[in-house]
Amino acid sequence: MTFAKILIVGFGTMTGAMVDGWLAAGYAPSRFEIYHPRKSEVAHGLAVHNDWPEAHFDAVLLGVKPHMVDDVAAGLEPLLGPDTILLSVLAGVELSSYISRFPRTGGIVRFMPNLAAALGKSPNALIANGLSASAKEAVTQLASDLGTAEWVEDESQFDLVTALAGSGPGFVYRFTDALAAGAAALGLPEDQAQRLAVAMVDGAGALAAASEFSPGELAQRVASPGGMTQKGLDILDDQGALNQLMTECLRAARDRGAEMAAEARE
Ligand SMILES: NC(=O)C1=CN([C@@H]2O[C@H](COP(=O)(O)OP(=O)(O)OC[C@H]3O[C@@H](n4cnc5c(N)ncnc54)[C@H](OP(=O)(O)O)[C@@H]3O)[C@@H](O)[C@H]2O)C=CC1
Ligand SMILES: O=C(O)[C@@H]1CCC=N1
Repeated sequence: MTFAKILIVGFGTMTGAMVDGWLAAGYAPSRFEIYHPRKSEVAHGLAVHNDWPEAHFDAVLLGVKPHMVDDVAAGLEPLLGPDTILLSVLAGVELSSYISRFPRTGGIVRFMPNLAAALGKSPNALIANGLSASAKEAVTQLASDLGTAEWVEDESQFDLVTALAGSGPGFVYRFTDALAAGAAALGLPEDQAQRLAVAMVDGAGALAAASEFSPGELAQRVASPGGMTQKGLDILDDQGALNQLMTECLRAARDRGAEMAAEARE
């Protein structure tokens, strides 16, 4: 099966990046329609409904903020019959929260991308309830067209996966910004520091993705014994400072997911 018609409820930063990615992958814009109670025009000239449509959609892509799920649930339920799949990018909100609100739907997928979906470079974490084998294949294709499809077996790990792969770009951007700020503090012009930091992260990420070596091994390959890099790594590694910081960063993000899940439970 393919999802020939997808209604997007919550066409914002994240689902906008997904549509950018799908259109770049060759999907026809006519596959996507938007529900928004107030907007009359959206990006790419996609069709917009200000009232809940009555037509059939193969899938509904939900992309509102997690605390807004009940703002749209009543209007959405009639659309989610047995021939329609719900795809949700909402952080935290669990499958059971959708099952209770949309009991008739043909399947529910938590689909966790990141903003690099716009470039076809998002890792996409997936977990589902009630999907047929052919629908699962179609969802895998949708995800693969935005980067990679990563099915997660255990929903208790989904918030951690979200923290790593969904929030992750935010952490990388903060790290990149801190590198540039550090170089500026040490005397480099700010704009030059930022250009160099961004280009460096771009190349380092591409190399890590293409390399046979793990990131840990690559760090060692950069660091000549007794050279400059090792001196810098010694600061990051002192008493496991960076590892500890990253663990706490992911723990805090993951635990916020659990709080949002609790807020969405009925
Ligand atoms: N940003 C990211 O990197 C990621 C976000 N997510 C998830 O994506 C979801 C959206 O986040 P994000 O895209 O950043 O937020 P945005 O605020 O950009 O997107 C939410 C969209 O929903 C629209 N909206 C609000 N109310 C309604 C309504 N009643 N009916 C239809 N549409 C409505 C908003 O329109 P308006 O502006 O007019 O209010 C807005 O366009 C969240 O649940 C988040 O957890 C997941 C992974 C990564
Ligand atoms: O910050 C958030 O809650 C969402 C989840 C992943 C990225 N943004």
